[in-house]
Amino acid sequence: MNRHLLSTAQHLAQLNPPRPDLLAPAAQENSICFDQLIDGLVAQQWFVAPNYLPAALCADLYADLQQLRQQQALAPAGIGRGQQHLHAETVRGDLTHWLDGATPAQRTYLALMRELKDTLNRELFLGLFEYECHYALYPPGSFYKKHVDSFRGRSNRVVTTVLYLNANWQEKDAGEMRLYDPETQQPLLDVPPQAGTLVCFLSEHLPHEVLPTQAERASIAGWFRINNSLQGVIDPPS
Ligand SMILES: O=C(O)CCC(=O)C(=O)O
Ligand SMILES: [Fe+2]
Repeated sequence: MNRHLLSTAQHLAQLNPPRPDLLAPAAQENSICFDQLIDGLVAQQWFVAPNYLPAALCADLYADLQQLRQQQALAPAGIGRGQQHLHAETVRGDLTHWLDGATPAQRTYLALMRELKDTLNRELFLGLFEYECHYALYPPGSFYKKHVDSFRGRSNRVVTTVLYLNANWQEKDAGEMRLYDPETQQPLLDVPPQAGTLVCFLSEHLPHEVLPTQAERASIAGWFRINNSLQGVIDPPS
């Protein structure tokens, strides 16, 4: 990704400034500046920022997730897709639910991620096509072993996001996300899953894991994807 290539896009963006009046009202209220995030991705392939999303939105999303749990709408996560889709408690122990915009909190979050997708495409020419994301609830004792977020032989997931929803996370609760250096495979940093913290990285490049959590741990994991069906491969549903 070469920022020198960006000047034309930036120039065009100045000629055609975004129309805030055309954005969903929720996105306007919660609008955030993605400059640091873009710089982080360009410089080091990852970005981590505490308090990146408003506490009120995180609280609404957390309440939404708890409602889904009460409705028994969370299911054990699998790994892989299609025929290779496996339930794998030895690899990961979270319960998930894909966001579909069913509630105002979900719509607000999805609108923000749409803004981020447009920004990534405008600034970095990533050609991102869509965003998919799920709530994830890790019960005490669960984890997600070290992995990268792309399926074997497929690279449709380009940028990963993780937003944490746990107000007042304590050090004793553990459950950090550990990012690894893709070259040396040494740990880079541990991110506590405190509400409002956003993590963003290049999906294929950065190995990461969820260390065993001592407390229930809530998050939204998401992926900006390119459209594989444009490359002659039919993209199966999740
Ligand atoms: O919740 C996290 O910190 C990371 C989750 C993750 O790696 C994934 O769902 O692929
Ligand atoms: Fe992951």
